[in-house]
This record gives sequence, structure tokens and C-alpha cells, in this order.
Amino acid sequence: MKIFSGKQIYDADKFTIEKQQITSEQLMERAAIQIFNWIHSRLQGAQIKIHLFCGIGNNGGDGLVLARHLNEHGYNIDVHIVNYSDSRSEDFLINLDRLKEKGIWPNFLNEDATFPAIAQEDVVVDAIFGIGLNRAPDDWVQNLIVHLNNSQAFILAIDMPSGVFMQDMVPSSEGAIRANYVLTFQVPKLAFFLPQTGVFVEQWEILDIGLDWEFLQGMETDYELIGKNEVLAMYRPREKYSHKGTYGHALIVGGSYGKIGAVTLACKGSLLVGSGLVTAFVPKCGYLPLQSSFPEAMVLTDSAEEKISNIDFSISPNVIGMGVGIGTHPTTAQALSNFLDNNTIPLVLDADALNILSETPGLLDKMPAQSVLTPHPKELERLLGKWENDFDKLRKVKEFSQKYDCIVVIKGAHTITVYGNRGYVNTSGNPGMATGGSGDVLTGIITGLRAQGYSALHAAIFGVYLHGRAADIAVGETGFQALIASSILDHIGKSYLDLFKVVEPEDAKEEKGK
Ligand SMILES: NC(=O)C1=CN([C@@H]2O[C@H](COP(=O)(O)OP(=O)(O)OC[C@H]3O[C@@H](n4cnc5c(N)ncnc54)[C@H](OP(=O)(O)O)[C@@H]3O)[C@@H](O)[C@H]2O)[C@@H](O)CC1
Ligand SMILES: Nc1ncnc2c1ncn2[C@@H]1O[C@H](COP(=O)(O)OP(=O)(O)O)[C@@H](O)[C@H]1O
Ligand SMILES: [K+]
Repeated sequence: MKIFSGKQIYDADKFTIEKQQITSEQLMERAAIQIFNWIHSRLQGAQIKIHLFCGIGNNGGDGLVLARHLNEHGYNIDVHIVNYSDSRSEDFLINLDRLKEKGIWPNFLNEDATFPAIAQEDVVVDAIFGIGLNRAPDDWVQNLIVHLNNSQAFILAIDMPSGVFMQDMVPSSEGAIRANYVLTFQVPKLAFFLPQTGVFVEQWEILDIGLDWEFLQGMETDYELIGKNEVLAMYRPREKYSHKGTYGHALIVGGSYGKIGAVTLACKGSLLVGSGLVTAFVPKCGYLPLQSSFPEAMVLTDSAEEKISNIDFSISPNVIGMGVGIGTHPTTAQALSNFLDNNTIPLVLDADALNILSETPGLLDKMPAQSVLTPHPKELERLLGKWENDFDKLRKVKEFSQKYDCIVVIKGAHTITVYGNRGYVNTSGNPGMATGGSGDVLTGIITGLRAQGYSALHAAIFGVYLHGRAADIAVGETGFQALIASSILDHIGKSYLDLFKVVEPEDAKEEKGK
């Protein structure tokens, strides 16, 4: 699913209005009725106090239309206008008049206003700012936001949590609504998926307001949300007359004394996603543990006992996963540098291989084109230097990706795979994955997919999805705390099977807001 910028959404709005020959005010009515239906189907007329906080633009206009419908259905509402500017939108004004015609006079909140008391059991509808936010809210509006957040009431935000920008950082951690639920129009918004702004969105759901589908489909976007439908299109079926040679040979290079398990995890990941063969290249101390714990893998050893000192092998793998458990000993760094001088085999680079690349000048230039890098936040910082915020981080990663023609997998709660100017935002995974070794499994998965002939970009996007989905299935058996990297491995098979599972309507509901 594409993730659009604010400007693209306004363009789609305009196009839809012209094509469907409707007014903007009719589109607002349509959007707000969707919100009303969502609330009405859940509350069924319950007399809970609903406070609607409406700005003076179209997000506020949505709030006013919603207020009118709630009133017509007998709900117990209070409408507050957050009067942060004199430039009220036309559709806001039309709907303000309609509300007044119904005998509802909103409470106008200005700079010196006393904020209304809100009980914990009330519901707050946040319609202060939507996608039009373009500067930090005034201090008094920020104080109101703090007041609403502190109320402990359930907060339902329309389109965006107020104070969260479409493509910029929230000015302060207190400056935006912490929404329990966001009902967002038509398309997901990038800010929902970044660590610094995603915290303002506990759950979200898309409401289809009928923006022109063809127009949306035809628009190129910088970001895409990756779920089952997107990866299904990448899936490569197993052929009947195939053999193990058909599915490639993955080589995992890594390990050092005390960190041989990382290589075992990566080797298992490669084979479990379907690579035909997997070989490990490890220091001598890794030979026995690998051979005895994972008989399906072949093992080659370095001449050194405890660390990689010379990456030299006589096999012909079609991809190498490099770096898990490898350490940053100067001998190993030199071995990596020497290896890169002559290597043309595609690479997946992780962990200390990335740290060595960051620390050794000129090494990044030696990466073959389309290498896949899988840094966690600290490793990414070593590669890029510090960033100002998550949006700045994405800009820097895109520059890096273009400079070195590589794919960067920014690991996190919503892992984002970046190639060139595009980012692919993953939707699978859970906090149970914050456990040692889960990244090693991912390296193996991506390497194993690449071995089978997936392009570097598809191997990264698909691999990240499968990895997270396996953990999502596993967590049903283990819970978050007891999920370990091996649990992810144990469920890779089910995550493949899940791709083809027909979703029942009830399940479909549960998948929303992930
Ligand atoms: N296709 C769709 O998705 C549909 C969307 N719809 C709804 O429209 C919403 C977008 O509405 P919107 O463009 O009027 O912007 P909104 O967020 O209400 O802000 C209002 C104005 O405030 C201003 N302003 C900005 N920052 C400020 C600040 N810090 N302090 C003070 N003022 C500030 C700025 O105006 P400016 O002052 O810059 O001229 C801005 O224009 C969208 O989120 C959705 O709810 C539906 O109705 C129909 C279909
Ligand atoms: N809170 C979270 N939600 C979803 N996925 C997570 C979360 N925390 C970590 N992960 C995933 O777990 C993996 C951790 O990788 P990494 O930090 O390299 O682990 P390790 O070095 O221990 O192998 C990444 O794929 C990351 O996206
Ligand atoms: K809002």
C-alpha cells in the first residue's frame, strides 16, 4: 500500500472532487460520516460524554460534521472550537453554521481560556489539526494538548494525532496528541511508523472515503507499506522438476570465539527460507558446534582458531551473508578488506562487518553494487553519523543508498528497507523480537532468499516481512518475553504458509491497525 505525502493527498482530493463532480464540503461530509459510523457501531447510543475538540480548518470541519451526526443520534456531546487562527476554512464555516442551526453552540477556546474538565471515562475526539499542520502549535494549544493527554480519557484522533506532522518531527514530546486510536483517511501516513512519531499512534485504521482509485494508483510515492499482498507479488514458487542446485548456495561468513551461535542461527535462517545449500565459513573453534548442532549445513574453517583471519574458500556460493558474530579484531578487519578487494559475489552485510566498514576508510567503496546492509540503530549511526530526527535519518539513508548503490535495511519496530529514493515500511513483527540473535536470523533469511534468485531488493523486503511474520505467529505460543531467535526460526515455515491463508472476515478485522 502506498504512503502518500500531504501534497499528494491534497492533489487526490482535488482530482476526486472534479472527477466525481462533488463539492469539497460533500467530500468532508462523506469522510466524517465514516467516522460517525465507526463510533456509532461501537457505542450503539451509549451515553458516554464525548468531547469534540475542533480546529478551524478542514480537520476541525470533520469534527463539526461528526458532532452534528452524533447529536442527531442522541449522543451526549460537548463541542469545543480550538480557535488557533482567524483563517477559518470555508467548509469549517459551512458546518459551523449547520451545527448552530441544530441549536448547538460550541464552546470557543482562545489563548486565555480555561480548559474544560475531562473525566477519565469520557471520550475525546481530536479534530484540532490534520494533515495541514505546517508549524509548531502556539504554546496555549500545546498546553491544551497536554491537558487532553493528561486526562486519561480515550482519545480518538481524526486523520492524524494533532501536533504530528506529515513529514517532520514533532517539536517536543509533549507537543502532540497521544491517540489511542487514529481513524485516518484513505491512506496510511509515514509518521505512524517511525519510532519518534509512531509513539503518538497506539492503533490506527484506514477509512476509505472514495478518493479516486486510479489517480492514487498512478501516483509514484517515496514510501510503501509492506504487508502480505505486497510480498505475495514477489513470491517465487518451487518448481516440480527442480533440485537443490536450482535454489542456490548461500555462504555465511562470521563467528568468533563465543559467538558461533550467531552463524548457526543465520545458516538455519538461510536453509529454512529455501536456499538449496548453505555453507558456514567460521574460525576453527566453530567447526564442532556447527557440525553437531546443525547437520544440514556444510562447514569450512579459517586457518585461525578463534577469529576470521583470511576469507579464502574454494566453493562458488551465489551470495555471502557476512558479519554475524565476526567481531572487530584488526586481523578480521584486514581479512574483510582483503576479501573485498577481489570479491564480486553479492553480499548481505550485518553486525560487526558493518562496524568494520564504518571504521575503515575506503571500505564502503569496495562493496559490490546492490549489497544489502542490515544495521540496527547503533550500527546505522556508525555508518551515517548522527541524525537530527527520524525524518532526517531517512534522508541520510537515501543519500547513502544512492552513493553506494546499496540496499539499507533500517531495523526497528517497523523496519524500513531503503533503496535509492524509495522506502519500504514493514508491518510484521513485534516487541518479542527485541532479543539477542533475532538479527542474525534475518541476515540468514535475506541471504537464503538472495541465493534462490530473489533480487537484492526483494530478498530484503520479503525477508524482513517473513522474519516478522514468523515472530508474530510464534508469539501466540511463547508470549513476548519467552520469544527467542530460535522461536523465529521454528515458525518460518508457518510464515510462508500464512501467505496463502485465506483471511476470514473476523481475522481481517484483527489485522487492521497493525
Ligand atoms: N482527502 C482527504 O484526506 C480529506 C481530508 N479532510 C480533512 O482535511 C484535513 C486537512 O485540512 P486542512 O488542509 O484545512 O488542514 P488542518 O490540518 O485542518 O489545519 C488547518 C490550518 O491550520 C493552519 N495551521 C497549520 N499549522 C498551524 C499551527 N501550528 N498553528 C496555527 N495554524 C496552523 C494551516 O493554515 P495556514 O495558517 O498555514 O494558512 C492549516 O491549513 C485532513 O486532515 C482531514 O481531516 C476531509 O475533510 C476531506 C477529505
Ligand atoms: N520492538 C520491536 N518490534 C518489532 N521488531 C523488532 C523490535 N525490536 C527488534 N526487532 C527486530 O529484531 C531484530 C533485531 O536485530 P538486531 O538488533 O541486529 O539483533 P541481534 O544483533 O541480537 O541479532 C531486527 O530485525 C528488528 O527489526
Ligand atoms: K486530528
